[in-house]
Amino acid sequence: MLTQLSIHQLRNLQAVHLQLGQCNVFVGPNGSGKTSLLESLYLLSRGKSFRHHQPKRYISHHAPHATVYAKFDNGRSMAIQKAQDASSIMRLDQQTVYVQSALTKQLPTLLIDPSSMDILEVGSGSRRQLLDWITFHVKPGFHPQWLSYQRLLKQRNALLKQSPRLSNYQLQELAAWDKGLANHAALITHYRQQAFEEWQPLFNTLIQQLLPDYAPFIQLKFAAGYNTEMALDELLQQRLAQDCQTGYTRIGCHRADVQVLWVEDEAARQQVTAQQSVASVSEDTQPYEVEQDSFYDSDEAYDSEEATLLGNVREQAANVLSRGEKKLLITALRLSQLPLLATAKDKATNSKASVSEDEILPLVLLDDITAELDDRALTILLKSLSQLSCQVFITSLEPQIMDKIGYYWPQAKLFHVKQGQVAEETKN
Ligand SMILES: Nc1ncnc2c1ncn2[C@@H]1O[C@H](COP(=O)(O)OP(=O)(O)OP(=O)(O)O)[C@@H](O)[C@H]1O
Repeated sequence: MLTQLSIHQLRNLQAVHLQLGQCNVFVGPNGSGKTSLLESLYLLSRGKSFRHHQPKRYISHHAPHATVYAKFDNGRSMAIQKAQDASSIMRLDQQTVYVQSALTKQLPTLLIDPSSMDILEVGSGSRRQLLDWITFHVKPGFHPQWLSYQRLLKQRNALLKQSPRLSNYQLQELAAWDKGLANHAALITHYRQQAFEEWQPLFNTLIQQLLPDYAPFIQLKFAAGYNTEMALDELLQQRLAQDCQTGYTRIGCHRADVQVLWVEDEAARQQVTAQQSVASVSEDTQPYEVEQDSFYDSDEAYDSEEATLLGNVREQAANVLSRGEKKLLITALRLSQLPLLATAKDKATNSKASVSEDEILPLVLLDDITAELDDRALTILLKSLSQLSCQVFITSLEPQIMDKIGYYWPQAKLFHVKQGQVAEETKN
């Protein structure tokens, strides 16, 4: 668990030092710096802000860099310093590390904020990232495959963009890359499918708690991004002429999705379940921007809506639910991944003699917790969250929120935030 957090020069947080508990609540008026506190933890875990990708937006005005340092109760520590030019210095236990994934692995962080609505409402990018986030954490073989696939895809797209007509030499080069893409895609799909199958029952359980009236109608469906009954290189060769015209690769596992469907009758439900192993192909009208090192936090959200409609029995759940219900659905999507992290750590502990990192709890960041939720929904959310093994950070405009939170976390810490200053309320 994180016990200390220091933040320097991030937005209006000039110098903040906090002693943390398992549940931490930040209250204060608009613009006081509450979201920036969550942003600092997200930056440490993922190397990027969830609000702006350009560091100059979140580094305090006129400051050269923003720094976040955190210490854990098992003595470990991590730190990140982000400069105006987007370069980073990262440390894990005082040792410099050179890839963000080293910190991400140690500190899984889930964010639920008002803008999370995008998961249901825009294209497949953010849902794919949701699946990739958990696959990254529970299937160690996934990340290297994903990096290699991204590299090849970038090369392929660069070649396609170069010219609509390729020379023989270029065609041979492309065929070799397509073979490589197909090999990586098969493994990526395998890891994603496995992670999805482990995640789905946990989602089903949590959605029953959070949205009991709608749970029977909501169903997740994994789509690989291409027809997995064929090898990807064969499909790519078949579509080469069109890819040359459009200048990018339109199918592949960079187009995978987790559709959140509304299924009203049993026949349709069985059909969705039966189709799960045969992933659907999603044709896209927009180019895919190759994600660099961080699928767990990319900007990508340009896909066209990929609803699969079957009369009126199957459609995107987002079209049916209210905003508050959508927030609960998104919460279920994210929180249901947490037990998988605990299982993955147990496996790691059994296979290695002593692993001190198993004491690190995943972080759940809940920004503006009361937004969109009525009293009943808020109570269900807090109750479900308190049953999960995680460290919680909550922001709210209203100090009265502590009455509810204190019921589930009697030791919860309350921090008052005012113009970038953060003060812990001490109990008498
Ligand atoms: N680069 C920056 N340097 C300094 N201050 C900044 C920078 N960017 C934003 N700010 C300011 O930092 C403050 C903190 O904003 P933040 O979004 O964290 O507040 P908040 O308490 O979450 O507000 P709300 O309740 O309205 O969501 C705002 O007043 C904002 O104007």
